Amino acid sequence: MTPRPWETARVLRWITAGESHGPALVAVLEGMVAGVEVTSSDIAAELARRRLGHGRGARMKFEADAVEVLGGLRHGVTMGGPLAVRIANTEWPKWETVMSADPVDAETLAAQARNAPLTRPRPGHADYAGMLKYGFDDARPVLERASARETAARVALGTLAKAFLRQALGVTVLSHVTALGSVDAPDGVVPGPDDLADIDASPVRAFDPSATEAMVAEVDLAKREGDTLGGVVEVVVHGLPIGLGSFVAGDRKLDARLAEALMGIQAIKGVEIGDGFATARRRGSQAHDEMRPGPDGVLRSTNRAGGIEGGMTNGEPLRVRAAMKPISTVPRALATVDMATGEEAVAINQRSDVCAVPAAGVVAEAMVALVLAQAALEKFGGDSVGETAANLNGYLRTLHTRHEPA
Ligand SMILES: Cc1cc2nc3c(=O)[nH]c(=O)nc-3n(C[C@H](O)[C@H](O)[C@H](O)COP(=O)(O)O)c2cc1C
Ligand SMILES: C=C(O[C@@H]1CC(C(=O)O)=C[C@@H](OP(=O)(O)O)[C@H]1O)C(=O)O
Repeated sequence: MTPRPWETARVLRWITAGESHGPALVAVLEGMVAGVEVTSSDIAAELARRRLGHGRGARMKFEADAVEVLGGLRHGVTMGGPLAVRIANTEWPKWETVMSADPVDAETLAAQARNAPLTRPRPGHADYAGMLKYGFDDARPVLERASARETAARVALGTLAKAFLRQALGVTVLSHVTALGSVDAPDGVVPGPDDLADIDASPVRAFDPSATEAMVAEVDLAKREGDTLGGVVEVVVHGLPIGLGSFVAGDRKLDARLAEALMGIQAIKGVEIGDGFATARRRGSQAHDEMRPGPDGVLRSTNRAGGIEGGMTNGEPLRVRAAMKPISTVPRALATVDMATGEEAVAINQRSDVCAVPAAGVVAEAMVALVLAQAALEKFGGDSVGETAANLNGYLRTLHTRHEPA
């Protein structure tokens, strides 16, 4: 995350580079402790989860995410240095000319239809504003980087963050689809830490089998009608200690940081913490999570707040939702303006996803895991998994004494 001028750099930082049809994506994670056990196969498994989902386009079927760890890992254990990952685009051979880093002569360019400038911006995509802002006559350089292909790089780094959270803090991160198009999953059903395999087994990554059926039908109908769909994903995190994030400044609030990270995912247009917008319609007596004493601390019978109060984790499971708009490359192409002629036209309309909500859930898990790993390292520090875990345990002991009888 880019630090503001008045901030010190975050202890955990990440960056990605690469285009949708370039040779590869690369990603760097800096600030991860030593001793996190993770392998290239673990990263590949998370990348495979991102490709799941009924309604994804043709590219998902024939492209494989070829992952290579370039630094930071030895014998399956992080060493404390920057982690660098390369994910090759297996599409590259077809795009070598279009996306060549070096100049290509006009004759070679003219020989391939793929090189023709894209001048009909898609309403809803980055094409139009990107062409104007960066001074391009062709939307190609805009859509190449705007494309959610980039989310593969984030998911690769999220694998590291999740492994750290699990191994140092005993925290699990999962997601499920709570709405797809007009179909809502049953309200108030929150998956437990062991439910991820069942969710991933659903073709739309929904927890409820009847919701799965209705969502699959919704995708099939949209596809038949040449249309696209959005939806809502919920990330649920179990096992978080009380006190990640802070109330002392807006940009240290964990809810603010999660919202920024989730809004940064392509096509995410809304973020809710806990019951979010529904809470706004309730009375105070029905909106909060009342507290009572328990043997090991305070107990709550509800979790409407989604595990965050005052910008800090409060010991309840974290629940954060992200709303994804429908894919903007609509097969039944939308009206636009041809930027080359100024005339009415129909928008670029190549192969595309009908719906990528299930995949967006996996990306959202990665972003939430990165933010939580960052917040955990700020609170507990350490240079190794063991040191972070020991610092956490010391803190938990001090919390425990607060509940001992005086
Ligand atoms: C996993 C995933 C897959 C996506 N696939 C497509 C796609 O196939 N076609 C498309 O037009 N947009 C797709 N998008 C959305 C665009 O990348 C996004 O709408 C675009 O970059 C403009 O950014 P904005 O929607 O955040 O304003 C996808 C997004 C995600 C998260
Ligand atoms: C490649 C991925 O998603 C892509 C995201 C995307 C977009 O506009 O965001 C457009 C499509 O790419 P293409 O134009 O090559 O068909 C998707 O396939 C991926 O997620 O790995």
